[in-house]
Amino acid sequence: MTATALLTDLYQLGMAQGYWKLGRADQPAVFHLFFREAPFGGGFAIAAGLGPVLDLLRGFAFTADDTDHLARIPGGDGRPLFEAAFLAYLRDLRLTIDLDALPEGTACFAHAPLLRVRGPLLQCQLLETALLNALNFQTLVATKAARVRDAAGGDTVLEFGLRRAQGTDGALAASRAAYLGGVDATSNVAAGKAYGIPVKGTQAHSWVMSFETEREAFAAWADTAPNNGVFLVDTYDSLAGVDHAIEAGRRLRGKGHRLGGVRLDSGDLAWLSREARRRLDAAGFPEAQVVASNDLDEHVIRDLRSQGAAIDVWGVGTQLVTAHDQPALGGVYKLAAIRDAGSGCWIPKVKLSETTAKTSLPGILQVRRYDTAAGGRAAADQLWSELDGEPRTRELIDPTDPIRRRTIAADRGWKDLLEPAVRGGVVVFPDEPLAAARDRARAERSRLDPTVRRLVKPHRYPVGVTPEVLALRQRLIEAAR
Ligand SMILES: Nc1ncnc2c1ncn2[C@@H]1O[C@H](COP(=O)(O)OP(=O)(O)OP(=O)(O)O)[C@@H](O)[C@H]1O
Ligand SMILES: O=P(O)(O)OC[C@H]1O[C@H](OP(=O)(O)OP(=O)(O)O)[C@H](O)[C@@H]1O
Ligand SMILES: O=C(O)c1cccnc1
Repeated sequence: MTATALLTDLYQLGMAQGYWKLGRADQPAVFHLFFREAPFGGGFAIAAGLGPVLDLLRGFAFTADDTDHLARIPGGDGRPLFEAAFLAYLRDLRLTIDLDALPEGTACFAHAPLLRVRGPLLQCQLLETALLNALNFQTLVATKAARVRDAAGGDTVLEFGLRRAQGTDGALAASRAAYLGGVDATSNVAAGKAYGIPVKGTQAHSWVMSFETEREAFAAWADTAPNNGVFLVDTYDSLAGVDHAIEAGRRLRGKGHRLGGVRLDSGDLAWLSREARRRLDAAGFPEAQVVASNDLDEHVIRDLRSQGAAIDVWGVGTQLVTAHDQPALGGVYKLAAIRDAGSGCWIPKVKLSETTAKTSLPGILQVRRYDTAAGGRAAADQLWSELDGEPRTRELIDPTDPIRRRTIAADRGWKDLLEPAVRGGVVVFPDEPLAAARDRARAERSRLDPTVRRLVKPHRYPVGVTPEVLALRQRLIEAAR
């Protein structure tokens, strides 16, 4: 389904009507979108979702059909929830917000905003749900793919998830994010067309089973698909299958084609891949690849590689596209400042939580990333508020544990990461192909210390606020209590 202005939770429209009735629709506000914990027990995430967000914003409008639909929604007493004059206002509404965002593929960490929306309160509110929907899932799957990519080293990774993805939208969105995060190709042909992702495929058990024997099936494949010579060998007996694939490889070679390889889809992939490799090499097919699939994820891939598996290509489906071990990223969207209509001053806001650590950060935040001494890597992120002006110090304080603080040396380079994406409702972020975001993700991963990229119990990348933001949050917490 293509995104529409109705892609929101009803309560957002309820609040929007309230702001409109109170004359507060255009009151300037700032919201931050961030998560509190990196997914999969990892140390980082790969920001993704800006592309779909910009597509949504470009076409954002309530059609007559949309407002007719809203007019029919009843409130608690059966009468319409929305007033006709409010619906007429929605019909004429054109976005005027400013959006600053991490470009897709940027490495990101807990508490640092991935998006900052600034503009009329009503518009910021209406967009909340769709922004979270896009950023949470895209960032989640891009991060999973980045972990799979890391585990697979320089090997090829194919995404095979379509059949077990969460519906059509989930599958397309997952293929997009998986490619951004680092897989090399997808089996999903529609995603290939929609996003310009390379598509690849081997063959299924049904092909082999539809013939009397595996030998016949492979010979027929060699004859009918000579330029796609990968053979699924585990329908009956994986190693006999490898021998049959070698026979088919000779048939291919005889006709001027080559044996692409074999695919293993069950059994002990470490042992079988080594034995398949030995047989392929001994038969004179050193260039033939060993493809493996079967419920793979980053942990199994890492484990198999550490066992010396001779696998060149990893087919990863279900675990990747469903983000199986963590099906949602808990990204949130919090009001961080609102402009007082009387004084014209910005009033910073916090949402209290049971712990200070979970209390949101006030201000108009920007993310400043400092380099390591050698300059090649990311050292730490400082969250500073534009309400305070440029940061006066390079001190950063962990917002979840203010005892933890550090000061970045004066000679380190830095970059502010939130970039202008929309100004006055108009998209200003340059159009980029998905492959460009994928290249960025690769470069960003290589800028992270390997200890931060570790799959399990990673080193904590330092993210801290300025002393000004910390003090402001403390004052607001005390005032609220
Ligand atoms: N050497 C290995 N080390 C660690 N994990 C492995 C190894 N070999 C295979 N695996 C993984 O172990 C799991 C085995 O799953 P399962 O028991 O369902 O497979 P199978 O019985 O071999 O095949 P199937 O049931 O699909 O016919 C898969 O996730 C697979 O990727
Ligand atoms: O395990 P995943 O990571 O999700 O990878 C995709 C799986 O989908 C296919 O199996 P399926 O049994 O659906 O069909 P097949 O007969 O083609 O193997 C394929 O053989 C993989 O095992
Ligand atoms: O091409 C393949 O091998 C493939 C495609 C989808 C799912 N499993 C395998």
